[in-house]
Amino acid sequence: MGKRSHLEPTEQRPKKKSKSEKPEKASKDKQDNGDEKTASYSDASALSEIPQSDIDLFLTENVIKIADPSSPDASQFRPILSFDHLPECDAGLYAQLKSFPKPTPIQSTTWPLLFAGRDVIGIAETGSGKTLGFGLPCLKKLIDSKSSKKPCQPKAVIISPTRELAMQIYDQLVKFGGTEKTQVTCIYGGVGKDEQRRALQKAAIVVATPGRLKDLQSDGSIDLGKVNYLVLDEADRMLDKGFEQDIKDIVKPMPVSRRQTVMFTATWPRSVRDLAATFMKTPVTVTIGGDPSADPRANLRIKQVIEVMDGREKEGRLIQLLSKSQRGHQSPEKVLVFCLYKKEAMRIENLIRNKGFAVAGIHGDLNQSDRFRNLDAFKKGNATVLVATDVAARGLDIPNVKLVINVTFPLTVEDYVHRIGRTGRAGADGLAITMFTETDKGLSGGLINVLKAAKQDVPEALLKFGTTVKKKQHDVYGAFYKDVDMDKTATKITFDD
Ligand SMILES: Nc1ncnc2c1ncn2[C@@H]1O[C@H](COP(=O)(O)OP(=O)(O)OP(=O)(O)O)[C@@H](O)[C@H]1O
Repeated sequence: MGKRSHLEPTEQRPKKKSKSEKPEKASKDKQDNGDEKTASYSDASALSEIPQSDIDLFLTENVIKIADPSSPDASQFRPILSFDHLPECDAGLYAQLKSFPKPTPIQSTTWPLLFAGRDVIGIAETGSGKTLGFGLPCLKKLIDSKSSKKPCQPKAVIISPTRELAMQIYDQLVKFGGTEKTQVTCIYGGVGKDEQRRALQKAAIVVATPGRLKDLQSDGSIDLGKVNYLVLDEADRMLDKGFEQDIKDIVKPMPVSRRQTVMFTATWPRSVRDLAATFMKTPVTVTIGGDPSADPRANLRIKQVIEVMDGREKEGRLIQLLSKSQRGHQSPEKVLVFCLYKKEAMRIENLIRNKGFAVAGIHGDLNQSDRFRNLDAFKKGNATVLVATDVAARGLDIPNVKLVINVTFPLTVEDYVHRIGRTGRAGADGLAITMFTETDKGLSGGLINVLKAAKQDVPEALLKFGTTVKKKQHDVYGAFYKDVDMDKTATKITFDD
Protein backbone atom coordinates (compact mmCIF):
# COMPACT_ATOMS: atom_id res chain seq x y z
CA MET A 1 0.00 0.00 0.00
CA GLY A 2 1.02 3.64 0.43
CA LYS A 3 4.73 4.26 0.47
CA ARG A 4 5.75 6.00 3.69
CA SER A 5 7.88 8.50 1.87
CA HIS A 6 4.79 9.72 0.03
CA LEU A 7 2.80 10.48 3.15
CA GLU A 8 2.44 14.11 4.12
CA PRO A 9 1.65 14.83 7.78
CA THR A 10 -1.91 15.67 6.82
CA GLU A 11 -2.18 12.78 4.41
CA GLN A 12 -1.98 9.81 6.75
CA ARG A 13 -4.39 7.16 5.67
CA PRO A 14 -7.04 6.51 8.27
CA LYS A 15 -6.81 3.27 10.18
CA LYS A 16 -8.91 0.49 8.75
CA LYS A 17 -12.44 0.83 10.03
CA SER A 18 -13.93 -1.89 12.15
CA LYS A 19 -17.18 -3.38 10.92
CA SER A 20 -19.23 -1.40 13.39
CA GLU A 21 -17.80 1.86 11.99
CA LYS A 22 -18.97 1.11 8.47
CA PRO A 23 -21.16 3.77 6.90
CA GLU A 24 -24.81 2.85 6.82
CA LYS A 25 -26.42 2.49 3.45
CA ALA A 26 -28.90 5.31 3.46
CA SER A 27 -27.47 7.62 6.09
CA LYS A 28 -24.05 8.39 4.79
CA ASP A 29 -23.85 11.67 6.66
CA LYS A 30 -20.47 12.98 7.61
CA GLN A 31 -19.03 16.19 8.94
CA ASP A 32 -18.03 18.76 6.40
CA ASN A 33 -15.28 20.94 7.80
CA GLY A 34 -17.01 20.59 11.10
CA ASP A 35 -19.70 23.10 10.31
CA GLU A 36 -22.28 21.42 8.16
CA LYS A 37 -23.72 18.05 7.34
CA THR A 38 -23.47 16.90 3.75
CA ALA A 39 -23.48 13.74 1.71
CA SER A 40 -26.84 12.37 2.63
CA TYR A 41 -27.87 10.13 -0.22
CA SER A 42 -30.39 7.43 -0.78
CA ASP A 43 -31.72 5.86 -3.95
CA ALA A 44 -34.66 7.59 -5.60
CA SER A 45 -37.79 5.46 -5.31
CA ALA A 46 -37.85 4.89 -9.10
CA LEU A 47 -34.34 3.49 -8.80
CA SER A 48 -35.17 1.29 -5.81
CA GLU A 49 -38.00 -0.25 -7.78
CA ILE A 50 -35.76 -1.49 -10.59
CA PRO A 51 -35.30 -5.26 -10.26
CA GLN A 52 -31.83 -6.33 -9.17
CA SER A 53 -31.57 -8.44 -12.32
CA ASP A 54 -31.71 -5.25 -14.44
CA ILE A 55 -29.01 -3.66 -12.33
CA ASP A 56 -26.86 -6.76 -12.67
CA LEU A 57 -27.39 -6.81 -16.41
CA PHE A 58 -26.31 -3.17 -16.66
CA LEU A 59 -23.15 -3.90 -14.69
CA THR A 60 -22.32 -6.95 -16.79
CA GLU A 61 -23.11 -5.44 -20.16
CA ASN A 62 -20.93 -2.44 -19.49
CA VAL A 63 -18.16 -4.52 -17.88
CA ILE A 64 -18.31 -2.45 -14.69
CA LYS A 65 -16.15 -3.32 -11.72
CA ILE A 66 -16.67 -1.64 -8.37
CA ALA A 67 -14.01 -2.27 -5.72
CA ASP A 68 -14.94 -0.90 -2.31
CA PRO A 69 -12.43 -1.77 0.43
CA SER A 70 -14.94 -0.83 3.13
CA SER A 71 -17.60 -3.18 1.87
CA PRO A 72 -17.45 -6.33 -0.24
CA ASP A 73 -21.07 -5.67 -1.14
CA ALA A 74 -20.72 -3.24 -4.00
CA SER A 75 -24.45 -3.43 -4.65
CA GLN A 76 -25.20 -0.98 -1.83
CA PHE A 77 -24.86 1.80 -4.37
CA ARG A 78 -27.24 1.20 -7.28
CA PRO A 79 -26.14 2.83 -10.53
CA ILE A 80 -28.24 5.81 -11.60
CA LEU A 81 -29.61 4.42 -14.85
CA SER A 82 -31.69 7.44 -15.83
CA PHE A 83 -31.54 11.15 -15.13
CA ASP A 84 -34.90 10.66 -13.38
CA HIS A 85 -33.01 8.77 -10.65
CA LEU A 86 -30.93 11.77 -9.66
CA PRO A 87 -31.38 13.06 -6.12
CA GLU A 88 -33.34 16.26 -5.73
CA CYS A 89 -31.47 19.47 -6.22
CA ASP A 90 -32.61 23.03 -6.78
CA ALA A 91 -31.16 25.72 -9.07
CA GLY A 92 -32.02 23.87 -12.26
CA LEU A 93 -28.83 21.84 -12.06
CA TYR A 94 -30.24 19.06 -14.18
CA ALA A 95 -31.83 21.21 -16.88
CA GLN A 96 -28.92 20.89 -19.33
CA LEU A 97 -28.85 17.11 -19.03
CA LYS A 98 -31.87 16.96 -21.30
CA SER A 99 -29.58 17.09 -24.32
CA PHE A 100 -28.30 13.63 -23.41
CA PRO A 101 -30.36 10.44 -23.53
CA LYS A 102 -29.08 8.93 -20.28
CA PRO A 103 -26.03 8.91 -18.03
CA THR A 104 -22.92 7.24 -19.42
CA PRO A 105 -21.76 4.14 -17.48
CA ILE A 106 -19.07 6.05 -15.56
CA GLN A 107 -21.64 8.67 -14.58
CA SER A 108 -24.25 6.06 -13.62
CA THR A 109 -21.84 4.22 -11.38
CA THR A 110 -19.84 7.01 -9.74
CA TRP A 111 -22.65 9.50 -9.12
CA PRO A 112 -24.28 7.61 -6.21
CA LEU A 113 -20.89 7.12 -4.58
CA LEU A 114 -19.99 10.76 -5.00
CA PHE A 115 -23.38 12.00 -3.80
CA ALA A 116 -22.84 9.80 -0.73
CA GLY A 117 -19.55 11.53 -0.01
CA ARG A 118 -17.20 8.67 -0.86
CA ASP A 119 -13.72 9.07 -2.26
CA VAL A 120 -13.73 7.66 -5.78
CA ILE A 121 -11.23 6.61 -8.43
CA GLY A 122 -13.07 6.49 -11.77
CA ILE A 123 -11.43 4.80 -14.74
CA ALA A 124 -13.24 4.86 -18.07
CA GLU A 125 -12.34 5.21 -21.73
CA THR A 126 -11.60 8.55 -23.37
CA GLY A 127 -14.65 10.60 -24.31
CA SER A 128 -17.00 8.79 -21.94
CA GLY A 129 -18.30 11.78 -19.97
CA LYS A 130 -15.95 11.75 -16.99
CA THR A 131 -16.07 15.55 -16.65
CA LEU A 132 -19.74 15.52 -15.71
CA GLY A 133 -19.01 12.38 -13.72
CA PHE A 134 -17.09 14.43 -11.18
CA GLY A 135 -18.58 17.82 -12.14
CA LEU A 136 -22.27 17.23 -11.39
CA PRO A 137 -21.72 15.97 -7.81
CA CYS A 138 -19.36 18.90 -7.26
CA LEU A 139 -22.03 21.39 -8.35
CA LYS A 140 -24.69 19.62 -6.30
CA LYS A 141 -22.56 19.57 -3.18
CA LEU A 142 -22.02 23.28 -3.53
CA ILE A 143 -25.65 24.11 -4.24
CA ASP A 144 -26.74 21.99 -1.25
CA SER A 145 -24.14 23.54 1.00
CA LYS A 146 -25.66 25.66 3.72
CA SER A 147 -22.54 27.18 5.25
CA SER A 148 -21.49 30.65 4.18
CA LYS A 149 -18.38 31.16 2.15
CA LYS A 150 -15.66 33.63 2.94
CA PRO A 151 -13.67 35.47 0.24
CA CYS A 152 -10.81 33.49 -1.32
CA GLN A 153 -11.88 30.30 0.47
CA PRO A 154 -13.24 27.98 -2.20
CA LYS A 155 -15.11 24.82 -1.26
CA ALA A 156 -14.08 22.77 -4.25
CA VAL A 157 -10.90 22.55 -6.28
CA ILE A 158 -10.52 20.74 -9.57
CA ILE A 159 -6.96 20.34 -10.80
CA SER A 160 -6.14 19.68 -14.43
CA PRO A 161 -2.77 19.30 -16.13
CA THR A 162 -3.21 21.87 -18.89
CA ARG A 163 -4.66 25.32 -19.23
CA GLU A 164 -6.87 24.35 -22.15
CA LEU A 165 -8.33 21.43 -20.25
CA ALA A 166 -8.89 23.60 -17.17
CA MET A 167 -10.84 26.06 -19.33
CA GLN A 168 -12.88 23.27 -20.85
CA ILE A 169 -13.84 21.91 -17.41
CA TYR A 170 -14.70 25.45 -16.32
CA ASP A 171 -16.95 25.88 -19.38
CA GLN A 172 -18.76 22.62 -18.59
CA LEU A 173 -19.35 23.62 -14.97
CA VAL A 174 -20.66 27.02 -16.00
CA LYS A 175 -22.91 25.42 -18.60
CA PHE A 176 -24.44 23.03 -16.07
CA GLY A 177 -24.27 25.04 -12.87
CA GLY A 178 -24.50 28.61 -14.08
CA THR A 179 -22.12 31.23 -12.70
CA GLU A 180 -24.49 32.88 -10.25
CA LYS A 181 -25.05 30.17 -7.70
CA THR A 182 -21.94 28.12 -8.14
CA GLN A 183 -19.30 30.82 -8.60
CA VAL A 184 -16.79 28.92 -10.67
CA THR A 185 -13.39 30.41 -11.46
CA CYS A 186 -10.59 29.16 -13.66
CA ILE A 187 -6.97 29.95 -12.86
CA TYR A 188 -3.93 28.95 -14.91
CA GLY A 189 -0.46 30.15 -15.77
CA GLY A 190 0.75 32.13 -18.76
CA VAL A 191 -1.55 35.09 -18.08
CA GLY A 192 -1.66 37.88 -15.45
CA LYS A 193 -2.56 37.12 -11.85
CA ASP A 194 -4.49 40.25 -10.84
CA GLU A 195 -7.73 39.38 -12.54
CA GLN A 196 -7.51 35.85 -11.14
CA ARG A 197 -6.97 37.23 -7.63
CA ARG A 198 -10.09 39.35 -8.03
CA ALA A 199 -12.12 36.40 -9.24
CA LEU A 200 -10.95 34.31 -6.30
CA GLN A 201 -12.67 36.71 -3.92
CA LYS A 202 -15.99 35.22 -4.98
CA ALA A 203 -15.02 31.75 -6.15
CA ALA A 204 -16.62 28.71 -4.55
CA ILE A 205 -15.29 26.24 -7.14
CA VAL A 206 -11.80 26.74 -8.53
CA VAL A 207 -10.63 24.91 -11.63
CA ALA A 208 -6.87 25.25 -11.86
CA THR A 209 -3.57 24.10 -13.23
CA PRO A 210 -1.24 23.11 -10.38
CA GLY A 211 1.60 25.63 -10.84
CA ARG A 212 -0.57 28.75 -10.79
CA LEU A 213 -2.73 27.39 -7.97
CA LYS A 214 0.39 26.79 -5.88
CA ASP A 215 1.66 30.27 -6.69
CA LEU A 216 -1.55 31.95 -5.59
CA GLN A 217 -1.67 29.75 -2.52
CA SER A 218 1.87 30.63 -1.47
CA ASP A 219 1.31 34.38 -1.81
CA GLY A 220 -1.88 34.15 0.26
CA SER A 221 -4.30 34.94 -2.57
CA ILE A 222 -6.22 31.74 -1.92
CA ASP A 223 -6.87 29.75 1.27
CA LEU A 224 -7.60 26.10 0.60
CA GLY A 225 -8.44 25.28 4.21
CA LYS A 226 -12.18 25.00 3.54
CA VAL A 227 -11.98 22.77 0.48
CA ASN A 228 -14.15 19.70 0.92
CA TYR A 229 -14.23 18.43 -2.68
CA LEU A 230 -10.92 17.88 -4.48
CA VAL A 231 -10.70 16.48 -7.99
CA LEU A 232 -7.59 15.39 -9.81
CA ASP A 233 -8.66 15.09 -13.42
CA GLU A 234 -6.28 13.04 -15.58
CA ALA A 235 -5.24 11.68 -12.20
CA ASP A 236 -2.34 9.54 -13.36
CA ARG A 237 -0.78 12.56 -14.99
CA MET A 238 -1.33 14.70 -11.93
CA LEU A 239 0.46 12.12 -9.78
CA ASP A 240 3.45 11.57 -12.02
CA LYS A 241 6.79 13.11 -11.22
CA GLY A 242 6.19 16.41 -12.98
CA PHE A 243 3.27 17.36 -10.78
CA GLU A 244 3.52 15.17 -7.69
CA GLN A 245 5.21 17.71 -5.41
CA ASP A 246 2.89 20.54 -6.47
CA ILE A 247 -0.12 18.41 -5.65
CA LYS A 248 1.29 17.48 -2.25
CA ASP A 249 1.92 21.13 -1.46
CA ILE A 250 -1.54 22.16 -2.62
CA VAL A 251 -3.40 19.59 -0.54
CA LYS A 252 -1.51 20.27 2.72
CA PRO A 253 -4.12 22.65 4.16
CA MET A 254 -7.00 20.31 3.33
CA PRO A 255 -6.67 17.18 5.44
CA VAL A 256 -7.76 13.97 3.79
CA SER A 257 -10.25 13.32 6.62
CA ARG A 258 -12.15 16.53 5.88
CA ARG A 259 -12.32 16.43 2.12
CA GLN A 260 -13.81 14.18 -0.50
CA THR A 261 -11.12 13.26 -2.99
CA VAL A 262 -11.95 12.23 -6.53
CA MET A 263 -9.63 10.97 -9.24
CA PHE A 264 -10.71 10.34 -12.83
CA THR A 265 -8.71 9.08 -15.77
CA ALA A 266 -8.76 6.79 -18.81
CA THR A 267 -5.43 5.16 -17.90
CA TRP A 268 -4.34 4.02 -14.47
CA PRO A 269 -0.78 2.69 -14.54
CA ARG A 270 0.42 0.66 -11.59
CA SER A 271 3.18 3.20 -10.94
CA VAL A 272 0.77 5.82 -9.53
CA ARG A 273 -1.67 3.67 -7.58
CA ASP A 274 0.14 3.52 -4.22
CA LEU A 275 0.71 7.24 -4.32
CA ALA A 276 -2.96 7.88 -5.15
CA ALA A 277 -4.02 5.90 -2.09
CA THR A 278 -2.09 8.28 0.18
CA PHE A 279 -4.33 11.13 -0.95
CA MET A 280 -7.61 9.30 -0.32
CA LYS A 281 -9.68 7.67 2.40
CA THR A 282 -10.92 4.17 1.58
CA PRO A 283 -11.59 5.07 -2.05
CA VAL A 284 -14.00 3.07 -4.15
CA THR A 285 -12.46 2.19 -7.51
CA VAL A 286 -14.89 2.08 -10.42
CA THR A 287 -13.62 0.65 -13.67
CA ILE A 288 -15.63 0.65 -16.85
CA GLY A 289 -14.69 -1.78 -19.58
CA GLY A 290 -12.32 -4.23 -17.99
CA ASP A 291 -9.58 -5.03 -15.56
CA PRO A 292 -7.82 -1.91 -14.24
CA SER A 293 -4.62 -3.83 -13.72
CA ALA A 294 -4.40 -4.75 -17.40
CA ASP A 295 -2.71 -2.68 -20.10
CA PRO A 296 -4.10 0.73 -20.93
CA ARG A 297 -7.28 0.39 -22.94
CA ALA A 298 -8.18 2.40 -25.96
CA ASN A 299 -11.72 3.41 -26.79
CA LEU A 300 -13.13 0.51 -28.81
CA ARG A 301 -14.85 2.71 -31.39
CA ILE A 302 -11.54 4.06 -32.65
CA LYS A 303 -10.05 2.18 -35.58
CA GLN A 304 -6.32 2.05 -35.01
CA VAL A 305 -3.97 1.74 -37.97
CA ILE A 306 -0.24 1.34 -37.41
CA GLU A 307 2.07 2.04 -40.35
CA VAL A 308 5.61 0.86 -39.81
CA MET A 309 7.96 2.96 -41.93
CA ASP A 310 11.30 4.64 -42.29
CA GLY A 311 11.46 8.08 -40.67
CA ARG A 312 12.19 9.68 -44.05
CA GLU A 313 8.85 8.54 -45.42
CA LYS A 314 6.80 10.34 -42.77
CA GLU A 315 6.32 13.75 -44.36
CA GLY A 316 5.28 12.36 -47.74
CA ARG A 317 2.81 10.01 -46.10
CA LEU A 318 1.42 12.80 -43.92
CA ILE A 319 0.72 15.03 -46.91
CA GLN A 320 -0.87 12.08 -48.73
CA LEU A 321 -3.19 11.42 -45.78
CA LEU A 322 -4.10 15.08 -45.43
CA SER A 323 -4.77 15.43 -49.15
CA LYS A 324 -7.20 12.55 -48.94
CA SER A 325 -9.05 13.99 -45.97
CA GLN A 326 -8.93 17.67 -46.93
CA ARG A 327 -8.99 18.09 -50.69
CA GLY A 328 -12.13 17.78 -52.75
CA HIS A 329 -14.40 17.95 -49.71
CA GLN A 330 -16.86 20.79 -49.28
CA SER A 331 -16.23 20.70 -45.56
CA PRO A 332 -12.88 19.02 -44.92
CA GLU A 333 -12.62 16.69 -41.94
CA LYS A 334 -10.97 17.85 -38.75
CA VAL A 335 -7.58 16.20 -38.35
CA LEU A 336 -5.35 16.31 -35.29
CA VAL A 337 -1.65 15.71 -35.99
CA PHE A 338 0.57 14.83 -33.03
CA CYS A 339 4.30 15.40 -32.84
CA LEU A 340 6.59 14.73 -29.89
CA TYR A 341 8.76 17.84 -29.95
CA LYS A 342 7.90 21.52 -30.10
CA LYS A 343 10.37 22.17 -32.91
CA GLU A 344 9.10 19.20 -34.82
CA ALA A 345 5.53 20.47 -34.39
CA MET A 346 6.51 23.89 -35.78
CA ARG A 347 8.29 22.30 -38.76
CA ILE A 348 5.35 20.01 -39.53
CA GLU A 349 2.89 22.90 -39.19
CA ASN A 350 4.91 24.96 -41.69
CA LEU A 351 5.13 22.03 -44.07
CA ILE A 352 1.36 21.56 -43.94
CA ARG A 353 0.72 25.29 -44.36
CA ASN A 354 3.06 25.44 -47.36
CA LYS A 355 1.03 22.69 -49.00
CA GLY A 356 -2.04 24.92 -48.75
CA PHE A 357 -3.98 23.31 -45.91
CA ALA A 358 -5.83 25.34 -43.27
CA VAL A 359 -3.62 24.53 -40.28
CA ALA A 360 -3.06 25.83 -36.76
CA GLY A 361 -0.66 24.72 -34.05
CA ILE A 362 -0.65 24.25 -30.30
CA HIS A 363 2.48 23.70 -28.25
CA GLY A 364 4.34 25.12 -25.30
CA ASP A 365 6.38 27.72 -27.17
CA LEU A 366 3.26 29.65 -28.09
CA ASN A 367 1.98 32.28 -25.72
CA GLN A 368 -1.29 31.50 -23.97
CA SER A 369 -3.50 33.71 -26.10
CA ASP A 370 -2.12 32.09 -29.29
CA ARG A 371 -2.74 28.66 -27.76
CA PHE A 372 -6.35 29.52 -26.98
CA ARG A 373 -6.86 31.25 -30.34
CA ASN A 374 -5.46 28.36 -32.37
CA LEU A 375 -7.48 25.78 -30.46
CA ASP A 376 -10.56 27.87 -31.00
CA ALA A 377 -9.85 28.15 -34.74
CA PHE A 378 -9.72 24.37 -34.87
CA LYS A 379 -12.88 23.95 -32.80
CA LYS A 380 -14.76 26.33 -35.06
CA GLY A 381 -13.37 24.72 -38.21
CA ASN A 382 -11.46 27.79 -39.44
CA ALA A 383 -8.41 25.57 -39.33
CA THR A 384 -9.20 21.97 -40.17
CA VAL A 385 -5.79 20.59 -39.25
CA LEU A 386 -4.29 21.10 -35.80
CA VAL A 387 -0.66 20.19 -35.20
CA ALA A 388 -0.02 19.60 -31.52
CA THR A 389 2.47 18.31 -29.00
CA ASP A 390 1.18 16.23 -26.11
CA VAL A 391 -0.23 19.40 -24.55
CA ALA A 392 -3.36 18.45 -26.50
CA ALA A 393 -3.21 14.72 -25.83
CA ARG A 394 -5.43 14.56 -22.78
CA GLY A 395 -8.96 15.56 -22.07
CA LEU A 396 -9.62 18.00 -24.87
CA ASP A 397 -13.13 17.49 -26.17
CA ILE A 398 -13.11 18.90 -29.69
CA PRO A 399 -16.23 18.11 -31.65
CA ASN A 400 -15.94 16.03 -34.80
CA VAL A 401 -12.27 15.18 -34.92
CA LYS A 402 -12.42 12.40 -37.50
CA LEU A 403 -8.77 11.49 -37.71
CA VAL A 404 -5.75 11.54 -35.41
CA ILE A 405 -2.34 11.14 -37.06
CA ASN A 406 0.65 10.35 -34.87
CA VAL A 407 3.66 11.56 -36.80
CA THR A 408 5.92 10.66 -33.90
CA PHE A 409 5.02 8.04 -31.33
CA PRO A 410 4.65 9.38 -27.76
CA LEU A 411 6.85 8.28 -24.87
CA THR A 412 4.33 5.89 -23.37
CA VAL A 413 1.41 3.78 -24.54
CA GLU A 414 -0.79 5.63 -22.04
CA ASP A 415 -0.10 8.83 -23.94
CA TYR A 416 -0.91 6.99 -27.15
CA VAL A 417 -4.31 5.96 -25.73
CA HIS A 418 -5.05 9.57 -24.72
CA ARG A 419 -3.89 11.04 -28.04
CA ILE A 420 -6.05 8.77 -30.16
CA GLY A 421 -8.89 9.43 -27.71
CA ARG A 422 -9.33 12.92 -29.18
CA THR A 423 -11.44 11.16 -31.80
CA GLY A 424 -14.31 8.71 -31.27
CA ARG A 425 -15.86 10.73 -28.44
CA ALA A 426 -19.32 10.50 -26.90
CA GLY A 427 -20.29 7.42 -28.88
CA ALA A 428 -18.87 8.53 -32.27
CA ASP A 429 -16.46 6.49 -34.38
CA GLY A 430 -12.93 7.62 -35.10
CA LEU A 431 -9.76 6.74 -36.97
CA ALA A 432 -6.17 6.95 -35.71
CA ILE A 433 -3.19 6.44 -38.00
CA THR A 434 0.19 6.06 -36.34
CA MET A 435 3.59 6.23 -38.02
CA PHE A 436 5.88 3.82 -36.19
CA THR A 437 9.61 3.61 -36.83
CA GLU A 438 12.46 1.51 -35.55
CA THR A 439 13.30 4.22 -32.97
CA ASP A 440 9.96 3.51 -31.28
CA LYS A 441 10.53 -0.23 -31.03
CA GLY A 442 10.88 -0.14 -27.22
CA LEU A 443 7.14 0.52 -27.09
CA SER A 444 6.06 -2.09 -29.62
CA GLY A 445 5.09 -4.65 -26.93
CA GLY A 446 2.86 -2.18 -25.08
CA LEU A 447 1.31 -0.97 -28.31
CA ILE A 448 0.62 -4.52 -29.48
CA ASN A 449 -1.24 -5.18 -26.22
CA VAL A 450 -3.34 -2.04 -26.65
CA LEU A 451 -4.18 -3.10 -30.22
CA LYS A 452 -5.05 -6.65 -29.21
CA ALA A 453 -7.23 -5.52 -26.29
CA ALA A 454 -9.18 -3.32 -28.72
CA LYS A 455 -9.36 -6.16 -31.31
CA GLN A 456 -7.37 -4.20 -33.88
CA ASP A 457 -5.07 -5.54 -36.58
CA VAL A 458 -1.46 -5.94 -35.52
CA PRO A 459 0.80 -5.54 -38.55
CA GLU A 460 3.53 -8.14 -39.10
CA ALA A 461 6.14 -5.39 -39.27
CA LEU A 462 5.19 -4.25 -35.77
CA LEU A 463 5.34 -7.76 -34.35
CA LYS A 464 8.91 -7.99 -35.64
CA PHE A 465 9.96 -5.29 -33.18
CA GLY A 466 9.01 -7.59 -30.34
CA THR A 467 6.16 -8.15 -27.95
CA THR A 468 7.95 -7.64 -24.64
CA VAL A 469 6.51 -4.91 -22.46
CA LYS A 470 9.16 -3.02 -20.58
CA LYS A 471 8.12 -2.46 -16.97
CA LYS A 472 9.21 1.12 -16.70
CA GLN A 473 9.28 2.87 -19.98
CA HIS A 474 10.51 6.29 -19.03
CA ASP A 475 11.90 8.23 -16.12
CA VAL A 476 9.13 10.73 -16.33
CA TYR A 477 5.97 8.81 -16.92
CA GLY A 478 4.34 9.99 -20.03
CA ALA A 479 4.80 12.89 -22.31
CA PHE A 480 1.70 14.79 -21.53
CA TYR A 481 3.09 18.20 -21.67
CA LYS A 482 6.48 17.14 -22.58
CA ASP A 483 8.21 19.85 -24.47
CA VAL A 484 11.63 18.74 -25.45
CA ASP A 485 13.96 21.29 -26.91
CA MET A 486 16.32 19.27 -29.04
CA ASP A 487 18.76 22.17 -29.37
CA LYS A 488 19.40 22.25 -25.64
CA THR A 489 19.20 19.01 -23.72
CA ALA A 490 17.63 15.84 -24.88
CA THR A 491 15.24 15.56 -21.98
CA LYS A 492 14.12 19.02 -20.92
CA ILE A 493 10.59 18.52 -19.77
CA THR A 494 8.24 21.26 -18.72
CA PHE A 495 4.66 21.23 -17.53
CA ASP A 496 1.81 23.71 -17.55
CA ASP A 497 1.55 25.99 -14.59
N1 LIG B 1 -24.61 11.35 -20.57
C1 LIG B 1 -24.05 11.74 -21.69
N2 LIG B 1 -24.53 11.32 -22.88
C2 LIG B 1 -23.96 11.72 -24.04
N3 LIG B 1 -22.88 12.54 -24.12
C3 LIG B 1 -22.35 12.96 -22.96
C4 LIG B 1 -22.91 12.59 -21.69
N4 LIG B 1 -22.18 13.17 -20.73
C5 LIG B 1 -21.21 13.89 -21.35
N5 LIG B 1 -21.31 13.77 -22.69
C6 LIG B 1 -20.47 14.40 -23.73
O1 LIG B 1 -19.40 13.49 -24.04
C7 LIG B 1 -18.26 14.22 -24.48
C8 LIG B 1 -17.02 13.68 -23.80
O2 LIG B 1 -17.10 13.92 -22.42
P1 LIG B 1 -15.79 14.24 -21.54
O3 LIG B 1 -14.98 15.29 -22.20
O4 LIG B 1 -16.25 14.46 -20.17
O5 LIG B 1 -15.02 12.85 -21.69
P2 LIG B 1 -13.86 12.22 -20.80
O6 LIG B 1 -14.32 10.88 -20.40
O7 LIG B 1 -13.46 13.18 -19.73
O8 LIG B 1 -12.70 12.06 -21.86
P3 LIG B 1 -11.10 12.12 -21.69
O9 LIG B 1 -10.67 10.83 -21.05
O10 LIG B 1 -10.59 12.24 -23.07
O11 LIG B 1 -10.80 13.30 -20.83
C9 LIG B 1 -18.52 15.69 -24.16
O12 LIG B 1 -18.80 16.35 -25.36
C10 LIG B 1 -19.72 15.65 -23.26
O13 LIG B 1 -20.57 16.79 -23.39
